[in-house]
Amino acid sequence: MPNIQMTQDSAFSPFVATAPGKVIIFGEHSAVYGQPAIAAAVSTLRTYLLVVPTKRQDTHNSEIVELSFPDIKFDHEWTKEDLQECANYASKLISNASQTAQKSIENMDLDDTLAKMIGELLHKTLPDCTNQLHHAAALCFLYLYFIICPKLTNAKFILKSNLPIGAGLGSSASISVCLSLAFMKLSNDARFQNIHTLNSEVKDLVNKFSLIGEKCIHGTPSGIDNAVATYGNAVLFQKLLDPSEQQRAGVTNKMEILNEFPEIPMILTNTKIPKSTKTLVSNVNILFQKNPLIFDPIFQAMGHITNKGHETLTNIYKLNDENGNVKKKTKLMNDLLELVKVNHGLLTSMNVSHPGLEKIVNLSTELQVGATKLTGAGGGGCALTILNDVGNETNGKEALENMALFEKTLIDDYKYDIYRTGLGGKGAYLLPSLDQSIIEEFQSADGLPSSILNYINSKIV
Ligand SMILES: Nc1ncnc2c1ncn2[C@@H]1O[C@H](COP(=O)(O)OP(=O)(O)OP(=O)(O)O)[C@@H](O)[C@H]1O
Ligand SMILES: C[C@@](O)(CCO)CC(=O)[O-]
Ligand SMILES: [Mg+2]
Repeated sequence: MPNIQMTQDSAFSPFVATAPGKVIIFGEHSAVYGQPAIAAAVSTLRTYLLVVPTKRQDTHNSEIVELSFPDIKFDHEWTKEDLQECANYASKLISNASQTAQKSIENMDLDDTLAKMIGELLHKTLPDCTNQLHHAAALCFLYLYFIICPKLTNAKFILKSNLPIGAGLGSSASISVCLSLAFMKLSNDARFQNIHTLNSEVKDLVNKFSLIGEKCIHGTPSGIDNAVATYGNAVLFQKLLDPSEQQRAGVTNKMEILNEFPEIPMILTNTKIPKSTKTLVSNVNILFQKNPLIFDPIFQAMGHITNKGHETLTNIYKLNDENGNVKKKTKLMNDLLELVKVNHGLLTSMNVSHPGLEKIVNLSTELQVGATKLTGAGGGGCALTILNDVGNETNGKEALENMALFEKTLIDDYKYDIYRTGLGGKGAYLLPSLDQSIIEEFQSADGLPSSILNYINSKIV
């Protein structure tokens, strides 16, 4: 580790970039194969990235870039010399991209040579790094750094999240969005000058860069997680696989913000069983390559579930809006629960469930509290239980008791964590100025104390 001294004055003011996690309601995995999927932001579970000028150099007078990712116990700093070779290559890549039909780097696919060079840089500067969490996070950080502002030094990036990591709630997408936003703010590129307004043009750029970050972590993401972390709310999303269709539409995916999205009673349960989205997505691909005639119809069926789910959710919203009749609402909720069950069954057929997730599915069926499906990549992580319409005429005291028993069993017997949270809300956000006391507390506190969360969240408008 270099011996660090203090030197010149800061070049920018500290700021925070933040982005939410997400819940996939219908269509994980099939989304990768071009089927429509529905997801919503969980704006209470977010990642926060504080960026401060470091004013430091190492003993050889080299400027540095520092990363502090305490959630995964990972700190590192690179000198300008460490980064030089990749930075030179990336600068050429950026300039070449501007001369292609795609016009700029965020429209290009992951560059294998740059990814390989970063792999070598990590091998050289972190020779003992066998931790997959560290490796994926460092690759995402450095790749976005090189393609957005490869000349930047003297900056420290402190990232903290109240999202469970690797649990299906889109932690990787939320960090990719925060990093993209931060590097765009620090870049001199004229295209990012309006970054504070976070208008739709800026968000489109953040969405594209964060998809590249997701590729560093996942391999072949559909783009749904980073889209929700960027735009917030609830979205109907479809990756366009056919290049000619992409060209016709002028985009690589179709996305509709769902303004008619109802509040649905639900519980998120984190089994805390670790999993890796990259591995699960690649295992599904192995099944698909082996038996496309079996798995393609399964993906298509999931696409139909999404469309039917969209229609049902919209009808529930309309009924709520009209203070509509209870019988109709109960029928629509039952339709929704049926779709949740089928979706989970199809995901199980792709071998992405886990006995720990099946326990939640079985318990919710046994106690008749609602329907459960895994959410995100599965293999552990989180389940989403959409609850029966408690409070309507068919649900009395027994239903409430069963609900209480459901939660108690999950927490006390299975030792799972549960989240009762609303869906939708604010996507990516940038706080350009912060009180000095918050900057200091953010850096020194363990985790994210409520004083910091209250301060930052009160400024997200
Ligand atoms: N708070 C964090 N600090 C550092 N790295 C993080 C953090 N959150 C996520 N990551 C990175 O993201 C990776 C987890 O991404 P992964 O896609 O496997 O899970 P997820 O995004 O939580 O779930 P899903 O993709 O199913 O929604 C970790 O290995 C780590 O590299
Ligand atoms: C499993 C997956 O469908 C969702 C992960 O949250 C992968 C993706 O769409 O990128
Ligand atoms: Mg992820």
